[in-house]
Amino acid sequence: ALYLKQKMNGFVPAGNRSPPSLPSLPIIGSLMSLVSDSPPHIFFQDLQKKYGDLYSLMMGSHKLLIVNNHHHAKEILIKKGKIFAGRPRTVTTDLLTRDGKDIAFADYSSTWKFHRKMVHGALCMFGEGSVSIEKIICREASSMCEVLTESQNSAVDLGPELTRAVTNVVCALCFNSSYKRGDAEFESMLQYSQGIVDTVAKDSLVDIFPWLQIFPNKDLRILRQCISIRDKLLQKKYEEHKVTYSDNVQRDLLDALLRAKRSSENNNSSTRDVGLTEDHVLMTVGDIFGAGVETTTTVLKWSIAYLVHNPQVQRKIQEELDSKIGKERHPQLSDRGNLPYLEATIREVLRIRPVSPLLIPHVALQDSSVGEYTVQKGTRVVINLWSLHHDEKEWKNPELFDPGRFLNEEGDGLCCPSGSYLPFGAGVRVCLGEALAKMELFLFLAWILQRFTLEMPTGQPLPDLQGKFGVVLQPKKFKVVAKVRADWEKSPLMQHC
Ligand code: HEM
Repeated sequence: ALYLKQKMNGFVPAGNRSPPSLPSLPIIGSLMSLVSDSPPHIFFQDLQKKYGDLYSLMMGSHKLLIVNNHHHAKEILIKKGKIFAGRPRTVTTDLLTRDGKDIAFADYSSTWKFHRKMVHGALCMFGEGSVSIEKIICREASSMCEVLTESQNSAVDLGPELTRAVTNVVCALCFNSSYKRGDAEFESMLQYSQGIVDTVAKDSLVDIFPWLQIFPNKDLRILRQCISIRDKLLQKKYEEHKVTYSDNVQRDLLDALLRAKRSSENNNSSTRDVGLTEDHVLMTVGDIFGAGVETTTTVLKWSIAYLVHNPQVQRKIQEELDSKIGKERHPQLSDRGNLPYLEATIREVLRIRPVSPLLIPHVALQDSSVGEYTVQKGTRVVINLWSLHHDEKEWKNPELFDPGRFLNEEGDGLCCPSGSYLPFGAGVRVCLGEALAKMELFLFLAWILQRFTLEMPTGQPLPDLQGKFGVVLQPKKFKVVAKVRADWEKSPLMQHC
């Protein structure tokens, strides 16, 4: 109404107006309009019918801009990436990251830029083109195949085994170490990770109304306990590394961070101003675990859920593996270009069930605009990746699982049929582990499907495909049977793994 009044009076220049907004009350904001049985990404998608694909709402005293189409998303993430590179401070993420001393939840600053650049450099060192990361992933894939062989014909929840494999890859990168099955430290790590996933950044009430912290709160208590266990473990690894650290060798990410910290302490001009503390080192490693394990494991679980729902897709991947790799050798990273159907399947899983359906919220660091609308400094921006990946204008039958949509007409090469696809985000805050995650997804799935066919245990219903919304969108637990494929029992490779 105010806008119309202003416009009639000629106060508002064309293209200078606020986005449509949900009704809001003082203190509670739009909370009354946000009561819904649907998870937030689906609810926000539904609200488009009433408010259009860009609208705002109030969460307590914070203004949120909800973005549901890829043109606006790219304007925010890429074209105006630096303006929208901030992160909101919340009670739970502040607890998790010692007030934003990590990468994912830290606000945009020179320390954050330095951190990100350094960790990016360290990950690249192990990245594509380097043999060591491939060796690490293949070692874990081989160990996983061994476990599947032992348990074949019985129904197993692959979740813990996938988590162990992915955790060990991150452990090797961060600490140059790995865990055996059943290791006590590893078990406690699994427990605290799940506790953090269940409680952090869910836009829970304490994040909307920080003063609620003064009241007893079960989620916050669990989160504090999990963080305390995580911190003891990180501290232990840190102390061990300090003792064995040498300037001449860089064994892992923790060494790279130690070196950067020492360099900033020695007043090196390139690092002097960024103030890298012990907290920064610990929280950065914590971040890589937090962002690197649950996400990749969840995509693997979704892949398996969709493969048992779609045995024809599984068969097609296996035919591709048989014809391009055969049974005489293991899949390698260099096979990636030759296995378009497997790659297309991974892309389709990332589209249909984005693990991070709302990305991580961004914040406008100055007054700006999106499309024809103005956006005030401090506005929190939520990119609804779910809407982008299920947009009927961009995707034919978006709810249909169809890897073929990512293949060219000949079916022998990859394509991206729509720009409405950002599983790792984009721009300044794009996922730091995208290359690593893609290598893991490719190798783990190729190794498993080369040897096994995944099926539902007799009489069991197919896995639920709706998912459980939290800091990542996870499938509910399900069991599968991993059957060794015909001719594979006798294969020398099978004996090897
Ligand atoms: C399939 C697996 C993964 C998916 C789908 C994924 C997706 C994402 C998404 C959507 C974001 C948010 C981007 C934004 O806010 O605009 C993100 C951020 C991030 N990811 Fe990933 N990720 C995956 C694996 C990994 C791995 C393996 C690592 C670590 C090695 C990692 C490290 C990070 C970090 C540090 C950030 C924060 C970046 C920043 O704020 O500057 N991710 N990821």
